Parts: sequence; structure tokens; C-alpha cells
Amino acid sequence: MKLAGLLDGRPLKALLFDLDGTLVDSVPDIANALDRALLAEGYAAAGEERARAWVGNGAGKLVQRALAHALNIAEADAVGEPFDRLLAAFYDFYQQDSHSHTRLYTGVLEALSAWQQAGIAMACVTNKPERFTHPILAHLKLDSFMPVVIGGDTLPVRKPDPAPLLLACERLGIAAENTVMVGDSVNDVGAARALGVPVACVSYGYNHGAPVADAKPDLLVDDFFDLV
Ligand SMILES: O=C(O)COP(=O)(O)O
Ligand SMILES: [Mg+2]
Repeated sequence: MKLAGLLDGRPLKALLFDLDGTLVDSVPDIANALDRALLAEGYAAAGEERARAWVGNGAGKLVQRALAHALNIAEADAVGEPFDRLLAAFYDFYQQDSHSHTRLYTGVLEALSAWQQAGIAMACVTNKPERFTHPILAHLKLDSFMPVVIGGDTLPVRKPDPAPLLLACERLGIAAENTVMVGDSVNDVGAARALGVPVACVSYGYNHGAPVADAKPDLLVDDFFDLV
């Protein structure tokens, strides 16, 4: 198996998966909720392509980037009451519809089934808040593969901090040295590097508009099933 080859002879026991841009194309629903929030707050809609480049560092950063764009100010200055209001509106709209246009990427179910049959443990480590993550996993029938879910608000820190990956390993009961991270962005590569675990990336996901090859993952594939 390709992923096991990244472990220098150690057995592969668990896989840690990013969600947005890796397992699921979630941007249509994220962009829809963001645009509804922007309009409700009196700003212009941003559209799906911009949202795609803003996803990856959690809902707070997404909204901060959208507000900075709407007001034509620096991201660091998009704070205070306008930010709080836009974030609350985004949460409301995303809560109302977080998955009706969110779909699995090709080959994901087949690959997860193959790993499950091979006895590999699996966890989801996403920067998306947990309360939005569970319904998406359940709706797309991914929850039966992944008993452990770490969200962007499970800990005070998110990827690229390694702590969410380490917590996933602890909850799975598997040493980090027997795991591989699978993601789509520089945040996944950064978190994996910081923990010292190998990282494979899919090229089709979201990486702030840049090729994820620039982040130098250990393995890069164009289709999810190529990982099997
Ligand atoms: O919610 C985000 O910003 C991205 O989530 P991800 O970590 O699953 O890509
Ligand atoms: Mg991602």
C-alpha cells in the first residue's frame, strides 16, 4: 500500500483525514451560507471562487477574510463588532444548511471501505467547528468509518498546530509513529510535519488558491483512490 510505504517499515495502523477539500467538496454550502451572511449584514456577496480560497483555517478566519474583502481592509483589521455579527450570521445560515450541496469526492467511500477491511483505524481532523462536522459525516455516511472526530474548536488550537492530530491518535489508541495524515492544504502538511508524521495530499482540494505541491507533501495524488 502506498501510504504504508511512507512509514519506513513501521506498520500503518491509522489514518488521519482532513475533511473539507479532501473527503468532501463542501464549498458550495459554505459559500452559500457566507453569501447569505454577507448580504444580511449589508455587504456584497463574495461568490464561490473566493470562498474556496478563504476556507482552510476555520470558520473565524473564513469570515475575517470575507469581511476584509467586503470592507477592502487588511485581514488583521477585520475584527470587532462587524466581525462578531458576520460570524454569528454565518453560523446561523450554515447551521440551517451545511450539507445539501456537499458531496463526497470520487473514490472516497471505496478507499475508506478498503482501509476498514484492512483493519486500519481512521479519524477525521478538521478545522471546521465540531457541531458542523458531525452532521456532514453522518449525512454522507462517513461516520461509521471514523469513530474519532477532532474539530477546529475541540482544542484551543487548530491545524497547522499538531495538537489536534496528537489528540486523534490518543483517542484512537494508536501511536503517532504508526499514522499517516491525508489532507489538501498547507495546514495539513504543517500539522503533520510538526508532529513528525508523514503526509499525503490530494491535488484537487482547497489550498488558498495555491498548488498544494508547493507545501511538499510526501505523496501527492490527483484522485483519492490513488492512495489505496
Ligand atoms: O473549516 C475549514 O476552514 C477547513 O476545514 P478542513 O480542515 O477540513 O479543511
Ligand atoms: Mg482541507
